[in-house]
Formats: sequence, structure tokens, C-alpha cells
Amino acid sequence: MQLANRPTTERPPHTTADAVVLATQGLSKTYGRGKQRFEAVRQVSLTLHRGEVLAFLGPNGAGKTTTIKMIAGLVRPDRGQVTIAGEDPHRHARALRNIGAVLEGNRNLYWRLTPEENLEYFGVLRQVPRKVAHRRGLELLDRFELLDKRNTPVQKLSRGMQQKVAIAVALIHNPQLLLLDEPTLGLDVEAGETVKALVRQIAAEGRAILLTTHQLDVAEELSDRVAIIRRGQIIAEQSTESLLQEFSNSTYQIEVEGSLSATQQRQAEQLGATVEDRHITYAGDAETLYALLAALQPLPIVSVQHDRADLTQVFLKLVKDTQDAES
Ligand SMILES: Nc1ncnc2c1ncn2[C@@H]1O[C@H](COP(=O)(O)OP(=O)(O)OP(=O)(O)O)[C@@H](O)[C@H]1O
Repeated sequence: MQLANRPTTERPPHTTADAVVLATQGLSKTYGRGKQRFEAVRQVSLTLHRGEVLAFLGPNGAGKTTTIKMIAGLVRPDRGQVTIAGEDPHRHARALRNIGAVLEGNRNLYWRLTPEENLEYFGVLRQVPRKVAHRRGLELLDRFELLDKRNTPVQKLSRGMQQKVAIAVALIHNPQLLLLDEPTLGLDVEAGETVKALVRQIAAEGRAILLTTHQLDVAEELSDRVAIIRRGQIIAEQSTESLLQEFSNSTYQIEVEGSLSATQQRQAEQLGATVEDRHITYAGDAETLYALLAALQPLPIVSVQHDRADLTQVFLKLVKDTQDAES
């Protein structure tokens, strides 16, 4: 287990049905026929609410792209249903107006056109009146801090800027659902942070985001919920925070400056802690932890760390457990 001391960011659960932006029910897809027949997606049901980021994770070939293509109306499911803001994109093309997608890196852009031209072009393509597309495009460029680059051809922008333009283009028609595939792949630390902050902002303004990535640290940081798919089937779906907690030990490591007095050491041990010089280990509830911290006063506390699983550990364990259960 990795020691980490990070804040919890869980948002309140959504309860009302009208907050549901995306719902898939029993989605299934088989490719090929006869001996070539391959069931890529089996009975996938997902729900995504306003303002929520769902990380859709899985090993290579697990069925993520196929599922997303069914959601985006690009691949027809054999069975099951997709609804986006209440409408099925396979029956009513207008449902697609509620989807914005950055699916293959920044390839949804015209490289020789400028950001401003791309935004206007794709806006009009998605039936936004030209003037509105132009105004909204400038607003997005301003918000994404790209206004000064609005007349530079996309091919001359940095990769991070291109990714921001790609996200802006996906938002030009004001969709409720944003599909994001590997939004930070290949970006340097600073550009990655900028894009992550944008993703959070976009969710905070009430859009639902379906995020696919193999960068599990990014998924952990950005998602409210996680769905893990393996061999076409969902093997876990729950809030990121509760999933991490489930796989974490409730052990705290406290480091103090200076030595504990005999009384402090006795009090700490009475509360169930183990003391080794300046390091105190405690396994138990948070309430007793505060009592323990009080008993250590006035010694300066250097750090309090919670032994907590990260999403990579949880992911690997869940995938392995499912594999073991099958064999
Ligand atoms: N058009 C197709 N025809 C036949 N098989 C396909 C087709 N598209 C995907 N598959 C197969 O379906 C399975 C799921 O593929 P999919 O691309 O959905 O996985 P993925 O989870 O997105 O993988 P990755 O993380 O590697 O992108 C794979 O075994 C793949 O080979």
C-alpha cells in the first residue's frame, strides 16, 4: 500500500431521475460471425448524472471503445439501450446534439485552420447559428486562455493547446455529455494540470463527463465514480472514494518532532497506538485519532498519513480477482 495523505473530494450523491444525463441498459455487441464471433461488450449498464465524472476503465481490449462508440451512436448495439438526456441516439439523431466528444486525441480538429475557424466550422456543423458559434467560440477560447492564439493554425500550437482547442470544439454546441478519451496523454506536467482543471470546471458547470484513460492517477484525481470493464463486462462500479476506502487500511502514521514524555507514551499506548521514537502508528477510527493527537500536545506534529490504496492497486487487484475467479 502506498502512503498518501490526500483530501477527500466526494460530492453528494445525485438522487433525482432528471439529473441523469446518460443511461445505458444491457448494452451488448458481438463482432464477426461463426468462428470469428467475438462478444466485445456484454450487458453493460451505466448511469451518469449532471456534474459527475465517471472514469470508465479497463485493460486493453476490454470493450471501452466499443461501449463509447455505442453511446456516441457510431456503433449499433445488438442488444440494450442508450439514452442521452432521455433520448436514444440510435433512434433520434437529435440526441447526438447532447454529446461532445474528444475521442482520438486532438484529431477532431482541422490542423490548417485556426482555433477560431475550427470552433466556428464545427459549431455550424452541429447546427449552431454562425454568429452564435463565433461568439461562443471566442468565449471558450477566452476561458481556456487561448484568445491570443485564436488566429494561429492549430498545427503550430503546442500539444497542450491543441488538446484545449479540441475540448473547446467538443463544447461548442453546449452538450450535456462530454466523452473524453485520454485527455492528458502526452502532455507535460503543466499542460496536464491545466487540462485536468478544465475537466473539473466543465463538470462543475453541470455537464456529465465519461472519461476513459489508462492513466489511473488521472482517473483517481478527476472521477466521482469508477466503472471497470473486463472482457466486455462491468466488474466494479461505485464511487471512487468508497472504492479506495474499501481497499485501504485504516492505519495512520504520525510523526512528531522531539520525544514523547513517559505520560504521553502511556496515553498513546492506552489509545491503541504503537510508539517507536518519533513515529506513532495507529489503526482505528478517526475519533480516537483526534484523542491521540490531543495527547501528543504540545509536541509539533510533522505529518499524519493515512495508509490508503490508490486506484492502480485497486484496479489491478479487481482485475486479478476476477481472472482468478474464472480459472
Ligand atoms: N470492428 C471490430 N471488429 C472486430 N473486433 C473488434 C472491432 N472493434 C473492436 N473489436 C474487438 O473487440 C474487443 C474490444 O475492443 P475495444 O476497442 O472496445 O477495447 P478497448 O477497451 O477500447 O481497448 P483499448 O484500451 O486497447 O483501446 C477487442 O478484442 C477488439 O479486438
